[in-house]
Formats: sequence, C-alpha cells, structure tokens
Amino acid sequence: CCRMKEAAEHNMKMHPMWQEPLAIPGGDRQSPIDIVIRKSVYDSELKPLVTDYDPQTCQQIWNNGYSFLVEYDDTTDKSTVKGGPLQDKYRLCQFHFHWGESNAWGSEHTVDRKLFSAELHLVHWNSDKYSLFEEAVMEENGLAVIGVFLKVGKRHEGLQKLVDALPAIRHKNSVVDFNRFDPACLLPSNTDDYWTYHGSLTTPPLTESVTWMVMKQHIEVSHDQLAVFRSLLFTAADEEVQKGMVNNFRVQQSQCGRTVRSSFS
Ligand SMILES: CN(C)c1nnc([C@H](N)S(N)(=O)=O)s1
Ligand SMILES: [Zn+2]
Repeated sequence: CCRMKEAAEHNMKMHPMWQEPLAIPGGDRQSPIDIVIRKSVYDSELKPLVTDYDPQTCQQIWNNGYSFLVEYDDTTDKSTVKGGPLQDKYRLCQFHFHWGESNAWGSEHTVDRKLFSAELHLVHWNSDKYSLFEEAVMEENGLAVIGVFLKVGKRHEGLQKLVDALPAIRHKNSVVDFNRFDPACLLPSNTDDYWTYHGSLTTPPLTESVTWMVMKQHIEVSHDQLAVFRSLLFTAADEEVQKGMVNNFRVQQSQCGRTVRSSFS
C-alpha cells in the first residue's frame, strides 16, 4: 500500500542502516521477496525442520539501533536447527523482529503480496562447516534463518517475558541480561509447512549466504504487545532527536529467476 511504501522510503532516508549500498556482491540473491504461491514448487524431498533449543543458552537482549536482538551462546551446538532443506546443522546465534508503525504492514517477506504486522527471524550459522558466525556469514551455505509471520490477535503468553524486558532497552546500544527463554515458544504449532529459497541478510552486510525457511503458519500477538515493540527507539539516549523504532524492514528485492520451494503441496 502507498502508506507502507512511503514509510519504507522515509526510513531509507532517515536511518543510515537502511541506506542501501550502491552495489551488492552478486546482487541476484537478495532478500526479502514476495513469495508467489502459484510460482512456488512443491519438493517432496524437503524434510521437516528439526529445532533443538536449550533455553539455558539465552544470554541477553539488546537494542542495536534497528531492532532488538535476543542473543544466545553459540560456542557449542546446544541450540540448533537441522533437517528441512539443510544439509548441515546450524547453531542459533540470535533472534529479532521487523515491524511497522501500523498493524497493516511490518513484515519483510510477503505471501502473494499479503503483508503481515511483523516478522520474527531466528538466525543460525553452519557449525558443521565453519567455526564462527563471522566466517559463515560470507559463505553461500553459511546461514539459515527461520522466518515467522506475526498477526495481531490474541495475546502470545510466551512473548510476554520478552515484551516485559523491552522498556529496559528503549535506547540504541542498551542491553540487559535475559536468560532461560526458549525460542521454540515463538514457533507456530506447524513447522512442517514452509517455503524455502536462497537469499541474503536483509540488513548490511546483505551477504547472499542465507537459506531462508519462511513458515506458512503465522503466530498471533496482541495489539498491546506489538505496541511495546513500537515504544523502542532507533536513537541512543544522548541524541537530541529521538526516533521511534518502527518500519524497520527492508524493501522487497527482485526474485531474479530464483525458485521458491514449498515443503507442502
Ligand atoms: C549479524 N547478524 C546475525 C545479522 N545481520 N543481519 C541480520 C538481519 N537483521 S536479517 N533480517 O536476519 O537478515 S541478522
Ligand atoms: Zn531480520
């Protein structure tokens, strides 16, 4: 919708994070994209996703100036994802969200142009092939990101612990301890049905190293829970002009002939 486009373009101008570099390495595998259902290809070889998260590896929550991130100890394979389209095991390093100023938009991916109010990204790196995130982020099979759409409806009980921590990290670069959070509670009940394609990070370095797995089933959160996301700020406490953290999503990129596969027919 035009208001959403205006908001995204406004953001591009206002927030350094969203000023796209002129040239991106390769540049034909960028994310996010619109998932066109009728163009997606059912692949019966795609297995169910296998997530195995240890809540004890949850370390902190912080405002990095474009979203808020919940970070996990990724020095061991205690919290991982495998299966699905993945050939290897991938270690969870963090999860974060993207959202709009209005419930009418906010997700980065869309499905047949349908916008969701927000999108959760669980970011993992290939620990079978690499020893650090920083190595994996440069490699074609380096990262695996699970995307989950958020729709406004009933309150999400598991999300509330996270929502209650947000006022403590209102400003950019604020961080607080955050422990014993199981990110599995944010996954939809059905994780067997998903779309998968090869793409990129949606914020700099925009590296084309991501196997995306976007869940078909969304989760519901309440209007009030999402309103607390919008109470965060892009700006640090010492900045003169405070800017509300909203519309922190990248504009959609062209599919460039890529195939989106579905795990369901
Ligand atoms: C360095 N990490 C973990 C990330 N860098 N960019 C990220 C993007 N926010 S996304 N949306 O996950 O591609 S995640
Ligand atoms: Zn993201």
